[in-house]
Amino acid sequence: MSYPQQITETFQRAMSISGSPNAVSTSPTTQSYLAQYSPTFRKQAKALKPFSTGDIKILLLENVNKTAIDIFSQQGYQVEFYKTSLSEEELIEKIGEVHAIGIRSKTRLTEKILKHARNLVVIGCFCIGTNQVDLEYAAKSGIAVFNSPFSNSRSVAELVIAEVITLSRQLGDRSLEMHTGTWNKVSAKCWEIRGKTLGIIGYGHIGAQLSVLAESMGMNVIYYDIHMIMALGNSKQVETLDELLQKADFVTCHVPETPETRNLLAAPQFSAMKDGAYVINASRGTVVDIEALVSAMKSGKIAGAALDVYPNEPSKNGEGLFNDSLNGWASELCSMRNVILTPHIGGSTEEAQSAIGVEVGTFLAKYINEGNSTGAVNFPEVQLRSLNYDQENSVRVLYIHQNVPGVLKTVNNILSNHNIEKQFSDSRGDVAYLMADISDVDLSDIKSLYEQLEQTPFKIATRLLY
Ligand SMILES: NC(=O)C1=CN([C@@H]2O[C@H](COP(=O)(O)OP(=O)(O)OC[C@H]3O[C@@H](n4cnc5c(N)ncnc54)[C@H](O)[C@@H]3O)[C@@H](O)[C@H]2O)C=CC1
Ligand SMILES: O=C(O)C(=O)COP(=O)(O)O
Repeated sequence: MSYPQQITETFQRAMSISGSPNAVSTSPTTQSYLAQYSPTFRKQAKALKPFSTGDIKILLLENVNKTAIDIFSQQGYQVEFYKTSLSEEELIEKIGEVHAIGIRSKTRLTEKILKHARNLVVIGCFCIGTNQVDLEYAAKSGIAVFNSPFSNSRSVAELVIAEVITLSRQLGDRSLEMHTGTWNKVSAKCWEIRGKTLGIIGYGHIGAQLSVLAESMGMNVIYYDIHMIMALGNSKQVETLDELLQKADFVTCHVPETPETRNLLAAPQFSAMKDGAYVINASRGTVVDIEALVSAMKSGKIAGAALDVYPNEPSKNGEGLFNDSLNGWASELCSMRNVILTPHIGGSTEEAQSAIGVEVGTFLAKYINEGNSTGAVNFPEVQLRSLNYDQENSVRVLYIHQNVPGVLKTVNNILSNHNIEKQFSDSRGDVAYLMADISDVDLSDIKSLYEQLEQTPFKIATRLLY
């Protein structure tokens, strides 16, 4: 059974109790009420106003796939959708209102922006990278972050394979020449890729997938990673980046954006490479020093390059990246031969985007509706089987707190007037998350239960689902 069905079923079950089983696709209300730590929700909790899924507001940016919108609409959430990213000012204005936000690689959710997120419960990165979000600040503010760890890996790997051949055969230049009416039949410095060495920096989901594809076309594969990773096929891990640079005909980057990967390939690394090597970057724009790359290509050291990512990417289609005031290297890079430039499309396939929409959409809905944080990238992963809605007077307690001694004693003391049916708690760094299903809770006790939990000194956020 796929996740979305499970979620829908949970809601159908909840709704059949409230007597409106067909309301799923129109305006579902659920038996669950949700008391939140945000001012708006806190007000609702104090008034014990029934919570409806229709109250959940979700802001989706950067053309997140329709599969996600369908999941959220099925839940009855209010979805505000934008094809583009938003400016910092616009984000600050909008983020205060919403309970969930969905972004891709462009939107930066910094501490400055997240400080205004008074209702935000969860962030969905509908992509692999999470470098655009201040993960630590989010966790300390009780905001869980989810991503899609591998739904677009294959798409990136296939793009890189295409680029290896395109660079090796100078296909970009030949095609451009033909478009401008020039027949230029050459074989000089055009090579087969069979028997050549592909050097992969970062042998994670994408690097490993790429390794298999490249070997199947007769390439030798070597890789460098900060961790020891099992070699697939006949590929070999090398001990140093330098060793990889000295041996590879093609060098391709598949590392995350971190302080250590900033300018991982810069002037010294280009000089260490073989004469006539090729460079590919479909990871993050900060990983390759483009100015140094331009110099290495001008000198003939590097025979070609394919770039999919850049330090300052435009927020919407139609905007120019290649503007010298924004990027000093822009016009020189554009005028170079055997350079393939793509607008961050590594993960942009129908297959990847629709799978990401389902995957991250489901993570978000499960977290909002059930508190299930399995798969979160910044948060303790906690899950309990579904709350038993058939059991009267059951409440699910979601309590995010500082990871300090004495919390369980205090919290269980508060819960001890009721029957604790099940409980699970975990921590990650400074943040811990406790989930408990309790029964024998009178509706009239809920407000006091919520307030007692809220008043504990280590509380970050409290939600009650019932
Ligand atoms: N162009 C595009 O559209 C896309 C770009 N990406 C980028 O690709 C990156 C890699 O993606 P995955 O393979 O899924 O990530 P992953 O997390 O599965 O693998 C990354 C690998 O890099 C290694 N690594 C980290 N720091 C390193 C360093 N300093 N030197 C050498 N190795 C290092 C890690 O140990 C890991 O094995 C993502 O973080 C994202 O930024 C991902 C998807 C699409
Ligand atoms: O998945 C990633 O990390 C990517 O870089 C793809 O980003 P995008 O969804 O195309 O903005």
